[in-house]
Amino acid sequence: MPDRTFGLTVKEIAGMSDLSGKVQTVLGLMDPDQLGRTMTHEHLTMNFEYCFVPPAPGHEDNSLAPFQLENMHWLQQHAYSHRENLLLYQELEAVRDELVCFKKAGGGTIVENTTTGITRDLPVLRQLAKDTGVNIVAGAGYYVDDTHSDETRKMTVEELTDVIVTEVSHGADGTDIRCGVLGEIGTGWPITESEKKVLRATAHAQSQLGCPVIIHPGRNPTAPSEIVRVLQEAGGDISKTVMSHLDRTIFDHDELLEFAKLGSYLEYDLFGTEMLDYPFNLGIDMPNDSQRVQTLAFLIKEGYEDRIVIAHDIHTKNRLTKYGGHGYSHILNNIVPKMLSRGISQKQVDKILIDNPKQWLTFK
Ligand SMILES: CCC(=O)NCCS(=O)(=O)O
Repeated sequence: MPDRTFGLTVKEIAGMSDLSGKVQTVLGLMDPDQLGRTMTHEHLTMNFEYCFVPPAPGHEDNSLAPFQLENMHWLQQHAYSHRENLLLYQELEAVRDELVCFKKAGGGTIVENTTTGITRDLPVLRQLAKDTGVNIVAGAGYYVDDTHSDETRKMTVEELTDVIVTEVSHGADGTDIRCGVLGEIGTGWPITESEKKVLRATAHAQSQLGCPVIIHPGRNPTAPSEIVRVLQEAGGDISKTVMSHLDRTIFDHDELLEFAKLGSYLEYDLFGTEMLDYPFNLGIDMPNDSQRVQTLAFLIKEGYEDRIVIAHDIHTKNRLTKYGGHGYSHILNNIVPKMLSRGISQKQVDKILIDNPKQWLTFK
């Protein structure tokens, strides 16, 4: 056996089995039974400026307007056409207050999906976890191609694997703070060569570490299954992989069931999002929360209650309660009662919010 694999010693790789049966938060390893209700896809600090969409003619004034009541509905409908709205990292006090409310509402854990490319800030995540008592699991790896640096694009799959494994086993971004999940790993549609390399590296890292993976698919109904194919060919464990953003990706129920058969977790993570025109694909009608709950009920009826996870994927300022948004507690305060009123049992709700995230986040 060689002394080093992808830059790591055999001992280091062997040492990774210390993670087995545990969940890795920004404050260290945890017993999975301590996680509680878990939002599997959120952002607490990030920069989404690269996604700025120039305002439509006639909307220029709204695009520059301050965060005042008069402009909040416009911001909800056009969240990506207001530069300052994309700078979530500026709202740490508001996010801290919201996490305290999340805990009071019965929340336990947040998976923070910010990866390289959209300004991950691990020291801030660690401080937020200390200040609020909410468990925070940080994400390793890379976001979509548009955010890859020239250096990232030039890296081999082995070099990318090495970086990702190090982010979990030793710490990321020059810190000793360790990530506990790979993702959100970003892909567009079609998937680019650089994104395919990252997917393969993710699969290699996952097979070394036995860790959870979470994927951001491109906005096309065939994207999720194509991603699963690439991951599987590279040795990834689809049963420990979450496919995010299904609410804006697969609409046809037969296509959804075909995808569900592939065995990943099925994530509905845009709860709270309401917009008429989805600017990243104008052909898509973004569902509302009632429709999201209907889809959850459909998947449960079809036997997939063990594979569903949910979240809000907050990534813009207007969605914070400080600005009249729904905040990180919307699912606990409003969506759970709606689920119960639509025939989803408390046991099934607990599976979705507690048991499934726990299974997913626990290292093999
Ligand atoms: C960084 C947050 C993110 O990627 N969210 C997904 C937004 S969308 O693709 O569903 O519009």
